[in-house]
Amino acid sequence: MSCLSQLWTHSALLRFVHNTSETCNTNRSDYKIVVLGAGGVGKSSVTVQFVQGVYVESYDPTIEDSYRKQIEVDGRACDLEILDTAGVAQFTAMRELYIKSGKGFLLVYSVTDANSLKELLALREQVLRIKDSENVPMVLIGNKCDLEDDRVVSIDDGIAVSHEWGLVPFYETSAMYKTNVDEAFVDVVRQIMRKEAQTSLEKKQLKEMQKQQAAETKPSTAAEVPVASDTAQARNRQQEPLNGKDTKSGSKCCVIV
Ligand SMILES: Nc1nc2c(ncn2[C@@H]2O[C@H](COP(=O)(O)OP(=O)(O)OP(=O)(O)O)[C@@H](O)[C@H]2O)c(=O)[nH]1
Repeated sequence: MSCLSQLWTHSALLRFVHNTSETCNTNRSDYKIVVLGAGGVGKSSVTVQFVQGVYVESYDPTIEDSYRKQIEVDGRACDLEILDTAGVAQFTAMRELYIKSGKGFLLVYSVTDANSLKELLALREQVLRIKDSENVPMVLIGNKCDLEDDRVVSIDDGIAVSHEWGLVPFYETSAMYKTNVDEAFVDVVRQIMRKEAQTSLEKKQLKEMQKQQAAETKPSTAAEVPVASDTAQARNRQQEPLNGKDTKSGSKCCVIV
């Protein structure tokens, strides 16, 4: 890799890794999306088609490029930051870093290249390992679906992988004709939104539970030990959740799926 290439790689990556939502307009939400896949499957073409609405005919192996785009999803303004990554092995040293920073992932293979789908299996494992979660916003993309004569991966093959991955949303796309390109990006943004809403709800519930627990442990201090009749009431109070009568506290323990 030339010095100039390395410099460009690092500047795109550093922008992606270090830009945080705190630096953005607070009315907007920041979404870091990483496009992953083998070399030549069309990651740059899909990304550039989504961001700029143009199709790139020439093939110039990507080192790492980052793009910004503002879109509205379900009435909410979103600042997307998209990292188009290198498919070629020699450029993948920084992968761990950007996977850590990414909130959503597009895993792209080409329907004309069976190996590119196989390569995604290891890539997905790497994403789940680095994110330390099975619940990572992600879509599976089978690109170049316009090349029907060269197709070696069927729609059913793609569907089977989506099932194996726990029903990860699956799109066949054509960067050339902009088929399903916007849909795939919007899907991953929606997944990020849902995950963030779920995380903030869980945080809120945890806070409420901690507040409640603190309030419940408070009477045990010497000055506040309840008198006889109060002790019975306190005992009843403690038993109520076990009997399932305290619906208020029970609701705070609900599990969000
Ligand atoms: N027919 C057709 N060709 C495509 C499509 N998407 C990409 N290509 C072509 O495939 C070649 C590779 O596309 P790129 O977008 O550069 O692939 P990439 O995955 O970014 O490649 P790396 O940068 O090496 O990782 C280019 O010549 C594109 O014009 C598509 O949907 N249909």
